[in-house]
Amino acid sequence: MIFGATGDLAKRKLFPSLYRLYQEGRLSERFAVIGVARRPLSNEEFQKNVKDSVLTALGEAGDISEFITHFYYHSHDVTDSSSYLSLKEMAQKLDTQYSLAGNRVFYLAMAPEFFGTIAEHLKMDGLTDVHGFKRLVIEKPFGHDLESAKQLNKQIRKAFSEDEIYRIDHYLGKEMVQNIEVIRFANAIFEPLWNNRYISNIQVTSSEVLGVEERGRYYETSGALRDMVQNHMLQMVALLAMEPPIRLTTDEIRSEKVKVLRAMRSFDGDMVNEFFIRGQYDKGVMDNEEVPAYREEPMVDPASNTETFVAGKLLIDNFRWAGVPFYIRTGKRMKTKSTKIVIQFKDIPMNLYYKPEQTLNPNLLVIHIQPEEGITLYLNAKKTGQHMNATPIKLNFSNKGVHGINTPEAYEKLLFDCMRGDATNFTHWDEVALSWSFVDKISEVWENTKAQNFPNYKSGTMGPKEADQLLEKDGFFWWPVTDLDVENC
Ligand SMILES: NC(=O)C1=CN([C@@H]2O[C@H](COP(=O)(O)OP(=O)(O)OC[C@H]3O[C@@H](n4cnc5c(N)ncnc54)[C@H](OP(=O)(O)O)[C@@H]3O)[C@@H](O)[C@H]2O)C=CC1
Ligand SMILES: O=C1O[C@H](COP(=O)(O)O)[C@@H](O)[C@H](O)[C@H]1O
Repeated sequence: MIFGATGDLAKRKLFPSLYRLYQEGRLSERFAVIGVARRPLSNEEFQKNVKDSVLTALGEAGDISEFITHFYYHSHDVTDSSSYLSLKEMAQKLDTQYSLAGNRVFYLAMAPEFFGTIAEHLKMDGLTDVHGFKRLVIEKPFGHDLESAKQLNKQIRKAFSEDEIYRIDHYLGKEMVQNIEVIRFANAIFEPLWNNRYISNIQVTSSEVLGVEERGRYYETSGALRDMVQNHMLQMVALLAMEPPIRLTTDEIRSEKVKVLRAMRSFDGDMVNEFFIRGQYDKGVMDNEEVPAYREEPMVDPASNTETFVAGKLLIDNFRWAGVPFYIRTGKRMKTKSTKIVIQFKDIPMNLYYKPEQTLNPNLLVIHIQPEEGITLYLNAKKTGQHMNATPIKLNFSNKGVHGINTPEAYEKLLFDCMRGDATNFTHWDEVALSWSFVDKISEVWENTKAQNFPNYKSGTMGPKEADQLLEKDGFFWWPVTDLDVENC
């Protein structure tokens, strides 16, 4: 059941992902999807919407006519308790028709204020009384702060146990985010160096070109800290910093990530602005077109104090990472759309091959999350010629180049994992709670002090200058995320 089946997420991500799974034979013929939303639609109209969304997203027809016959529509206001009973009858009928053995996945692709109500009704009205499995997939944001997240968790836990709850963080479905573990734990050359003896700093950037678009109302209550840092950025840091799990099971991996989040030093009061930089985009020119400032966007307060950019320095207080800064930055209306992780290794103790006045090029391991997917290792090698000079070289692996096909969309992987009952790439409550308690201390300071310098970065740039100074203070700089060319840095 998809709650919010006429919405943007269902249209752009969920239907195309289900279709891909169907095409690949990962969804057998024994499935049915009930779309739930308020507007009145017949099954046929709904099936046409599904078809259009698949064609728009994937641009292909294939055997789509058979696929869409599995889709049914139920017009229902989720706040109206009386209509859950007819939804239950519909589900029971389809269960028999498709021999579903009572297995049910409830996907809440709706505004978060409805999450708790829906979960309660699913239990109260008997939709969760099934012979097979019942799973709840829940979209972000999971709460607005620790307190509201606790409330929400309490509500949904009345109907679903922790291992039946699949909290989506779509970054965990990205191919190269999933690859972090493999790169680290399947290579003898990295894991022995993966600590404060050999790594000088780690940089995680997720920059976006788009502004807030039509999401001003939501974003005003969120900002980049809640929208990106609390979830995606901290999840990437946890994967980079965790200890090798003793087994590759959901519980073991999650437990290692939790330990990282527990070891993260928390900042409050004056420390917040020392370790975290906030920004808000001003108007600018992008792709030869004028774009408005954040404060001029629809549904945004003209004097808004909401941050559209965050840079921060994280410290993980454990034996492995003591003294190694993890720098993160994310923002809207930046120069380029890119998510990259740069692991900068410490300099070698003595440089035999450079003239003393020449800059030493550190070894870097770059994990390209998106738009390109791959890894690059920057080394120094002999410059061709008579002299013993060193020059930087790159060893490149591109996912596209090797596999020659588009990697699966994050939602496709996550839907498949949920159907198989694998919750590894979903966030456990403990991770959510720890992330909120870290972020809450920062938002408390930022919400109580108006940023005097907003807007403080032009659209189309890499954020405010203070974000550069954050690293300069430590003797580092942000490695560029566009063309990471060591020679030109
Ligand atoms: N869109 C995206 O790319 C992303 C979205 N998300 C999350 O996914 C969720 C959904 O987002 P999105 O699809 O963009 O939202 P939309 O506003 O596009 O869709 C909301 C859906 O909810 C339905 N709806 C609203 N009120 C009710 C109600 N009272 N009863 C029944 N149905 C109702 C709407 O249909 P109708 O009006 O017909 O009732 C519509 O289908 C949110 O939690 C969002 O944060 C997360 C990451 C990315
Ligand atoms: O969760 C969110 O993520 C997107 C960025 O996702 P990406 O996969 O395109 O990197 C962001 O635009 C949005 O504001 C946020 O809610």
